[in-house]
Amino acid sequence: MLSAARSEPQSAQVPRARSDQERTRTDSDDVCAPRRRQPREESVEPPGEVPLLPPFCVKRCLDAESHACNDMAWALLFARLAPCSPRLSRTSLCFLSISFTYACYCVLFPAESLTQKSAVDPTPGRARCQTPVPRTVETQAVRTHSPSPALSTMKFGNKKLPRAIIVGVKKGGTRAVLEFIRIHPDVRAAGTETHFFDRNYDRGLDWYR
Ligand SMILES: Nc1ncnc2c1ncn2[C@@H]1O[C@H](COP(=O)(O)OS(=O)(=O)O)[C@@H](OP(=O)(O)O)[C@H]1O
Repeated sequence: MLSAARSEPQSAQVPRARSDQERTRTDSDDVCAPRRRQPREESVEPPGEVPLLPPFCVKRCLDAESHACNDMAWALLFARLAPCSPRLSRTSLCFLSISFTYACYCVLFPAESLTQKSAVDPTPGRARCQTPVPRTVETQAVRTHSPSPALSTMKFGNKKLPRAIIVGVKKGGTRAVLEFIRIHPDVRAAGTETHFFDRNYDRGLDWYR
């Protein structure tokens, strides 16, 4: 009785295993794919009902799964790297171009030559950039390098006789002429009309200076 009772479940398991094998053989290679697509069903099955697959099918399934895993890994790798590669290349190109530009700038314009040039350069623009320099010194430096020798001898702060006089009738536009001429940095004009020759001539040249 006991042997019969034991042999019965074995005989029941064998056909079930055979039916699974037949199923796997009839479906051939495609059996592995749907089983991978439905992993939850496999996990739900109790351990006693795991189908007994022949070794060649198990090997093929394992090979297919390993290939699928490899494919998925490569796909994930490319999916991660593909969007980033243009950014990386752009960033590296920007960094290289900036570095190259800075290197060229350092080679072409070394710091010592720049400092020497700025110390020697007497242009008005550079003189204006040097804020701590007093106004009188700055104007003297500009005047010593100006092409006009008559203006080079003139110094601001000292009262000098005028070198140019604007003469005109009343309402003749003399004020406009004066305003246009005084725009030049080498021209220093009187603030108001002096009227020396017609009203203040008796006060003398000391007053006129
Ligand atoms: N370029 C030009 N064209 C035409 N008109 C001009 C020009 N420049 C100055 N004006 C006019 O001249 C008037 C000022 O002249 P003056 O500067 O000689 O005036 S003043 O006599 O010194 O007070 C004054 O006119 P009014 O405004 O009628 O007084 C200015 O408008």
